[in-house]
Amino acid sequence: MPSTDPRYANSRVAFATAKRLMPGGVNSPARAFGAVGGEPLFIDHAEGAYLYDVDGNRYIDYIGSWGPMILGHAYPAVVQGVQQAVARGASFGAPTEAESELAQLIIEMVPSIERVRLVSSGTEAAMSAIRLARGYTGRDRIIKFAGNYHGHVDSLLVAAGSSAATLGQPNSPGVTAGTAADTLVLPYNDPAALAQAFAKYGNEIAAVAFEPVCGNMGVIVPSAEFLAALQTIPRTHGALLLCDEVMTGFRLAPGGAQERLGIEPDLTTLGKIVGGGLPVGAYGGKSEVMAHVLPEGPVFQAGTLSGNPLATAAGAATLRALRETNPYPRLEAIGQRFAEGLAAAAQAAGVPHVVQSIGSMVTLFFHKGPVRSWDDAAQCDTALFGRFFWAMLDRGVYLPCSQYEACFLSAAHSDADLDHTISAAHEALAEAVAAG
Ligand SMILES: Cc1ncc(COP(=O)(O)O)c(C=O)c1O
Ligand SMILES: N[C@H](C=O)CCC(=O)O
Repeated sequence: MPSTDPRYANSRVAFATAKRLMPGGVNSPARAFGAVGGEPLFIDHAEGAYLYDVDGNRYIDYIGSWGPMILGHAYPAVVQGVQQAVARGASFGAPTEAESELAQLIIEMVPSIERVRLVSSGTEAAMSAIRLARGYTGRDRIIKFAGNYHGHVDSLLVAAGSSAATLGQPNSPGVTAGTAADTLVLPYNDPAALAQAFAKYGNEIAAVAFEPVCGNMGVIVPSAEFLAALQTIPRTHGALLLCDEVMTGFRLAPGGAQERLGIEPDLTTLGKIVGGGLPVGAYGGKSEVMAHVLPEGPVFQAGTLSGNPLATAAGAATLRALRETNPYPRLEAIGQRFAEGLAAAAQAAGVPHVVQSIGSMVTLFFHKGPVRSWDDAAQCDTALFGRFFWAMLDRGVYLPCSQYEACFLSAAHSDADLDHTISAAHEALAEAVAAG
């Protein structure tokens, strides 16, 4: 934000305080606005499709807490579920029926999950699933794809997307060479590279972890050939297919990307929507594989707050509401309208661009052709993105603060919100181009 803009005065003060107390003033780098050249807004509260900052400004929100808020903020059934749960005690460290209720909903909704373990974040889900895959197969190596992000698990924080890519740290200091040595990084959407890796290391690979639709280098939908290779090659060599649905789960369909694209993974990780805005992650899959998790099997994984009553209440209320209200046809329609509106605005501004979207996940890339992999994404005009971001914020539209993220729409976005957003995009792009 401009350092003297009076509209953001309280956010500036709050950020100055936060920077003294926390590294970079934030608890996750994705929200620091570093890639768009400014300081973050501090949020006071949210309702429906809107965020309200500490200066009293209202924004149409296209982040939705980076995915979880598919129903909109402060959805009444979720608020009520959490209020009722906290009144009964915040945490017991003992089993509850609420955990089985959420597990049952997950198993009913996600096609490939026969049994599931609840954890507290997407990162924890990925870390646990990788350990399980290694324990189950007795192998060490894993495959991941450049620009995919699976949380900040050491072995997966290699060529990582999301804020790692945005802030130029795709390989973090602190990840030992030994840990990274067991991670093979391949280009996304490249079936030949997958075949070559298995030809060379086939009997050493425990799992292939992948985003079934990328959101963490912007939205990239995999090609049919790549999906077919993922579903055949690892299995032929006895490796597990680990589908990271932390972002896509319950968003692209009730059963996530795997339902929508016909993927049959061995293991799936979940996060975000499964917790309805509270900290929940989950990993699950075939019964035979899940039976290797302690205390049924030998692979260790635990958590003081795993299956926490408040978090499971928020998650179960969210999944129940998704089943009861079926927002998916509307999310499809508004996602398409949003994508077409952004494309028209970029066309009118005369900038090289491509809009890639699926359902309620959309990215406007400032790149002249299709973006299929990190090599393509890395060529985007990120400076133009930064100017566009601020020009949209000035018009009351809160986009993800990086070219390498997805915009998320929610069931709370109205037609009027979309009208405003699209006309703002026309003005903002003209301004961003003129300022370039
Ligand atoms: C695909 C994917 N996997 C894993 C994660 C990690 O989840 P969390 O941030 O809850 O640890 C994220 C998001 O951060 C994600 O988008
Ligand atoms: N892209 C990330 C998750 O999907 C953004 C959230 C975060 O890391 O804070």
